[in-house]
Order: sequence, then structure tokens, then C-alpha cells
Amino acid sequence: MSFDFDLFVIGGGSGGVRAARIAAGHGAKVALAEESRMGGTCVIRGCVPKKIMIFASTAPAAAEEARGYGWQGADAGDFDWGAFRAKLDAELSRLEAAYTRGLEAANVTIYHQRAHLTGPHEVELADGTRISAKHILIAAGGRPRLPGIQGEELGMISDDLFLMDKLPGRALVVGGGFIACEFATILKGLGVETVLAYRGDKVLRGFDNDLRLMATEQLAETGVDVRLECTPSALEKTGTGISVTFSDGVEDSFDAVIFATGRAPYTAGLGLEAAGVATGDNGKIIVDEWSQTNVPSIFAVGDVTDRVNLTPVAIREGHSFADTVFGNRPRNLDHSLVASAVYTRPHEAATIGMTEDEAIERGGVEVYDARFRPMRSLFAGSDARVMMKLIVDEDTRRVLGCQIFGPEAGELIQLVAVPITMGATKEDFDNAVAVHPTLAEELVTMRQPTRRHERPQAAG
Ligand SMILES: Cc1cc2nc3c(=O)[nH]c(=O)nc-3n(C[C@H](O)[C@H](O)[C@H](O)COP(=O)(O)OP(=O)(O)OC[C@H]3O[C@@H](n4cnc5c(N)ncnc54)[C@H](O)[C@@H]3O)c2cc1C
Ligand SMILES: NC(=O)c1ccc[n+]([C@@H]2O[C@H](COP(=O)([O-])OP(=O)(O)OC[C@H]3O[C@@H](n4cnc5c(N)ncnc54)[C@H](O)[C@@H]3O)[C@@H](O)[C@H]2O)c1
Repeated sequence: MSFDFDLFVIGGGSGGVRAARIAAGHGAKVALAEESRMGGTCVIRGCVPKKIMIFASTAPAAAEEARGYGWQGADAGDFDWGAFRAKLDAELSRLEAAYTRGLEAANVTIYHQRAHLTGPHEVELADGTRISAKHILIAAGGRPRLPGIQGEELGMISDDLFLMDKLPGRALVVGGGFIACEFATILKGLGVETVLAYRGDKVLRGFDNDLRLMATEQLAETGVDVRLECTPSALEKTGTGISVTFSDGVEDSFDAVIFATGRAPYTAGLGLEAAGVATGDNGKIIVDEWSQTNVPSIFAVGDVTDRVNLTPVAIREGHSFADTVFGNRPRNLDHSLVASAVYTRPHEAATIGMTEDEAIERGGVEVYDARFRPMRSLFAGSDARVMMKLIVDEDTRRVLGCQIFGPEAGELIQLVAVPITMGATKEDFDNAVAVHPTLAEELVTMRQPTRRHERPQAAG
């Protein structure tokens, strides 16, 4: 049977673009449909604009630190949101164009429109064109999920933060995950009076408990009004803004409400039923370790599969799919050991592998836990504390996890991820000579375990 293409990719985000380019490089005839802007969530409304806004938001803290070093009168000045946004928009357009050029250079045919499945080997574009392909890759990503409360349409989602005409005077961020913590950090840093309402007792559920505590305390210390065990139950428009009623009965008013209450796979209207593709909770596409669905010609990568929803994971899944199917080089990804970072300020929360809570449950581990005030901020008069924690298997001596709360923790965890992924032992860490004076030297100089967690006794 002949097909129009060897591969048709739905979605021009992190996973789809990588898969299309690599498959084309292996000699496949490839097409890709993108209904919005090339680059997807990460480039247009996620990692990239978010990190640029984090950088923008640090100026007042940098000025304060400079004053601590004797720079009398150091001041960040006034923030010009209009000028910043124009520059941000230009940068995102540059990246979007670079992604498009990369696909064109690889001879990928691009359709700038929506596509949906009409069968195991066929898609239909928004203009009605039907295209056949031997393989189809779904890389349609995810979409913000709203909590389902009265008046929620008055609120914003993460995409909207990058498109505001002006900064709100007073904002409510709802949620306690990656996005809520980072957005509260950005808004507060840019001078917005910021309230974060989270239904749990500490932000960043699922992270190491000490990281969660430090991240929660830091948000409050930087001036975010953190309201725990509290969530909005209704929103109402008023003459001046939005009135919010919270679960504890308190009412408050805001210029903007931003929901960061999680994301869900973007599978609605994709034609999955027509093609017979099985889905699970939240609408996620169910795949095996090769990213293959129950329909042999259809694969899916990235957030649409709701495995680990991070850009490097989507990229690696897309690359592995292309190498396996078109490069005669079968490979897949171990999702159990993926590093990540939450870009709060002044300190980031970064993690890889086992948390201490998981270590307590498993037992048979030593915990090396260093807490200190770093020289740089201490000198400037700050009390901010760093934590570096290694979880070590007491028998094999392997380092099973690392948790860091500190400046540029995302950069540090990337480097620690190399030895941990290689299976390094605590003694391998210790054999590395320290670089002094740095924060990271603590990772190779922790001599004595701070705590041990015993193995649970076998029943009976
Ligand atoms: C605010 C925010 C900040 C983030 N920060 C980070 C971070 O710092 N680090 C990190 O690793 N991850 C971060 N993420 C997560 C990261 O952006 C995602 O994990 C990643 O983009 C997933 O890539 P993907 O290819 O699966 O999907 P996406 O990048 O979402 O791409 C999917 C693309 O498919 C298109 N599409 C969907 N359906 C169709 C269709 N039917 N036809 C045609 N086109 C379609 C969409 O328009 C979109 O462009 C962040 C996410 C958000 C929302
Ligand atoms: N730095 C990074 O790597 C980064 C940054 C942003 C996003 N991301 C990725 O994007 C994903 C989505 O981020 P996110 O912050 O939206 O999701 P999340 O799952 O991390 O957090 C969602 C938060 O919303 C809360 N919540 C959910 N439903 C609620 C409700 N009905 N009422 C009140 N609160 C509710 C949850 O308790 C949780 O705290 C992340 O899991 C991550 O994979 C990564």
C-alpha cells in the first residue's frame, strides 16, 4: 500500500518538532501540522517566556544585594512592562521562525493548520484535505485545567500571563505546583501585590518534604501572601476587578486571578475514537515503552501521554521514536530518573531521584543533609538558607537521589544528574576534589550521614 508520507506528525511543539526532524534525517518523507505557533508550549507560552520573566523579576532583589555590598542608592528603577513585552514578543517570534526553518531545512512539509485522525493511517486537515501516512505521531501537548468553580471564566490561565497589556496591581495565583510557584515569584518580583492560594499545607506536592517547606517559606519571605489550605470557591466581576470568595468564607478583590491548577492532555477532537486509539484518565493517550499506542501505526509522545510533562522528556521521547521506527536504532527512555527544577527566587528547588519521604518508606538509606547560609547573600544581609541533600543506599552505596534548594539549583542538579544516572556511589562523589569557595562543594564534602532510615522489619 502506498502512502502520501512515511510519517505525519500532529503538533509542532517540543516532541513533534524533534521527532519530525530526526525521522526526516533518517530518510523518511515527513509532514507536520501545527494549529498555532511553531515551537509549542515550551517556546511560545511555557519554559522560555517564563524563564525570561523570572530573569526580569530579579532586578529589585539584585539592587538590594548590591546595597548590601556597599552600592549606596542601588535601585532597580521602574519596570516598563510595554518595553519588556515588545522585546519578549520579538524573541519568541525569532525562536518560532528558527523552529520553522529547522523543519524546512530537513525537508519536512509543514501544514499551518489543525489536523485530526480519520483512521489508523489517515488525517484530515482543517481545510478538509485528507492525507495518508504509514505512521502517525501525536504530539498535541496539554492544556491548562480549570478547577470547575463559579465564575472561573473571569480568571486567566498561564498562556495569558505572557499576553497581558499591563501588569495587574493585585493578583491572585491559584495552585501550588510548578506554575503557581514560578508565576507568584514573577509577579511579586515585578512589583505586583501577589496572593497565592493553595489547598494543601505546603506547595509543590510530590517533592521532597524539606524542599516543599523551604519553597513555601521562601514565597512568604519574599512578600507573597501565601494562603494555605484555602482555595477559591467563586469569582464575580465587580466595577473595579474580580471579587473572590474563598473556601474559608473570606472575600477579597483582585485585578487578576490566574489559575495554575494543573494541565490535562489535549486530546479532545483529535479523532482518537475514529482511529481506535485507547485513552486513559484525563484523556491521556495510552502508550507502551516505545511510545506506541494500541493502534500499531499510531504513536504518541510528550504531554499528550501524561508521563513526565517536561520539555526534555518530550524531546527525548520524540527522538527515541524516530530512531526506533526510522533509524533502525531502537531506544527508549527511563522515566524513573528525570531531574527537574522549579525556578523560584532567590532560591530554586531542584530534584532528581528519590525524595527523603520515599527513602523513609523504602529504608536502608543514609541521608546526608547540609543546611547553610551562603556567603554571597549572607554578606549582603540575607538570611536565605540553602539545602543540599543526598540519599544513599547503605548497602550498594549508590546515590539514589539528590535534592537542592539554593541559588541556580537547576544548574547544579543538571550536573549531579550525570553521576547519578551513571550509578555513582557516595564514595565516587567524595573522590571528586571540591572547588572552593562554591556552594556546590558541599555535595562532595558531606562526610557523616545526618540521618539513617532503617529497612522496615519483615512481617512476622
Ligand atoms: C507555563 C509553563 C512553564 C513550563 N516550564 C517548563 C520548564 O521550565 N521546563 C520544562 O522542562 N517544562 C516546562 N513546561 C512543560 C513543557 O512546556 C511541556 O512539557 C512541553 O512543551 C511538552 O511538549 P509537547 O511536544 O508534548 O507539547 P507542546 O509543546 O504543548 O506542543 C504541542 C503542539 O501541538 C499543537 N497541536 C495540538 N493539537 C493539534 C492539532 N490537532 N493539530 C495541529 N496542531 C496541534 C499545539 O498548538 C502545540 O503547538 C512548562 C509548561 C508551562 C505551561
Ligand atoms: N520548571 C518546570 O520544569 C516547569 C514549570 C512549569 C510547568 N511544568 C510542567 O507543567 C506541569 C503543569 O504545571 P502545573 O503547575 O499547572 O501543575 P501541577 O500539577 O504541578 O500543579 C497543579 C496545582 O494545582 C492544584 N489544584 C489542582 N486542582 C485544583 C483545584 N480544583 N482547586 C485548587 N487547586 C487545585 C494542585 O493541588 C497543584 O498544586 C507540571 O507538572 C510540570 O510537569 C514544569
